[in-house]
Amino acid sequence: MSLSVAFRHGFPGLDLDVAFEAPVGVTALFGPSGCGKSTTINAIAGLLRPDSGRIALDGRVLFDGRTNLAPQERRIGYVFQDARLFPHLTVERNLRYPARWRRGAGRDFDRIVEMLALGPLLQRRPATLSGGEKQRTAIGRALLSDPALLVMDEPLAALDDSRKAEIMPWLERLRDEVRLPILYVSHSVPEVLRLATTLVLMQRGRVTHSGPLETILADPRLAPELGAREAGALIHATVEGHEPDGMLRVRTAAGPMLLQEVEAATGQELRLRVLAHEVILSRDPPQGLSALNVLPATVVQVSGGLVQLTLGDQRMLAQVTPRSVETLGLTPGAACFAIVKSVSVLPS
Ligand SMILES: Nc1ncnc2c1ncn2[C@@H]1O[C@H](COP(=O)(O)OP(=O)(O)OP(=O)(O)O)[C@@H](O)[C@H]1O
Repeated sequence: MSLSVAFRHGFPGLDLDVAFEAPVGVTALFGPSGCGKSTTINAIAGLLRPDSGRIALDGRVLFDGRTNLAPQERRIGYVFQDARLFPHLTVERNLRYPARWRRGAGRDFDRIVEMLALGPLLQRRPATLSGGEKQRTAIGRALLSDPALLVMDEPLAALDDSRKAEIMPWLERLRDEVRLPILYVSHSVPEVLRLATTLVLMQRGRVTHSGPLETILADPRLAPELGAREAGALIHATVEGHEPDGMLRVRTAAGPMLLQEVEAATGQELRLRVLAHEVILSRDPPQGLSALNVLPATVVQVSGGLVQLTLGDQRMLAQVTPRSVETLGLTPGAACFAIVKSVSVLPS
């Protein structure tokens, strides 16, 4: 199952030339205001007819110049910033609404109600729901339209921080349990880091890069697009056990690591963030350091003050001054040690 997008469209002042693949999982469309995210969503939805190109969902052509399916024929479920529920209908009737006009819709009612914990809300009307509950209902209604693709256009933008925190676990559950491509438009780096499996970076009407989140995060050339403070690796870890002093011992592709003040059970999977400005490099094995995690690494490339390293199968970034690059001889292929000052664990 995947969405395949390639189209061109000219607006006065901006030529769009957009191409990417969105596999099963959350594909985040990320880029500055005016780069073409909404236009891309509209072209996929059938609200804008591109000048040329091909858009296909699971090999089914939605648009290719000859074919141009109407929006309601595309099997796309939407969740917008504002939940857009029918105010006069209960949550249950909102959820059952797609089944009125689409065959096959509504058949997973019980499963989806359970997945999003909507049971206690079924007889309530939208005006009595919190922002997070409205969005959960909107997600449920989108899933009950029997979609082949889910499009979420800034679904958290209208919520305050505590409501965002409340709905995040549901979005993660959606990502992990629903075998659909989910296109997710967001301006928020933390949201993208927590949810996305694939990242599509856009600038001025073009896709500059797209691919798995981990690969893009560890690419020093792309750091400016995400914001320099956010540059750094995402590392998958498995908890191996607890040290006598309470530290957590984890296994990663970069080697074993120790984590402080993290509560997790043996065998649990964790996602770790190691920011580039939390990594120091040394050419010799460091001694007498307070840092817990010292990992042997090899330099892959240096770009814009960031050194990309490879540690086994894991890529990592270190922020280093040009002077240090020079004095340490951090050229591609150089062996070194990455001293990780701190690691944060992404919630899951
Ligand atoms: N119907 C239109 N006619 C002319 N120009 C348009 C039209 N729709 C969009 N544009 C222009 O195309 C560009 C891309 O707009 P778009 O709304 O897709 O960007 P965006 O990335 O979604 O921005 P934002 O993050 O602010 O929502 C903008 O410069 C916009 O003014």
